[in-house]
Amino acid sequence: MPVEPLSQKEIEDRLAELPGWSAEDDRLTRSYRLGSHFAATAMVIHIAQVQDELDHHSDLTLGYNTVSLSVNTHSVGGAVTELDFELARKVEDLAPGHGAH
Ligand SMILES: C[C@H](O)[C@H](O)[C@H]1CNC2=NC(N)=NC(=O)C2=N1
Repeated sequence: MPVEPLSQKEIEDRLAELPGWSAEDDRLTRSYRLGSHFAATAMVIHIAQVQDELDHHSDLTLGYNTVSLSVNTHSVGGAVTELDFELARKVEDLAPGHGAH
């Protein structure tokens, strides 16, 4: 089934399951804080691995002690789809192992 943009209501319903994530300007975003720059770097590598597995890629920013993601789906013209939530869910699941919050 082709991926389609989600409605505002569908986005809000899914965001309720993902504390810390928000939707702004047709993008799903979240920033994480980590214990060190090295820990943040390791999390970026882990996210990159997951993104390649999913073949879905966020704009992924490494800060001093922070990792920030911003994602939408290019193939539908830059809207939020199930693919963005699938990536967000997987990042949420790996975050605790990096001590990210
Ligand atoms: C060919 C490849 O499947 C596409 O270019 C993928 C790769 N990663 C992607 N990432 C995102 N965020 N949106 C896309 O539409 C997308 N498309």
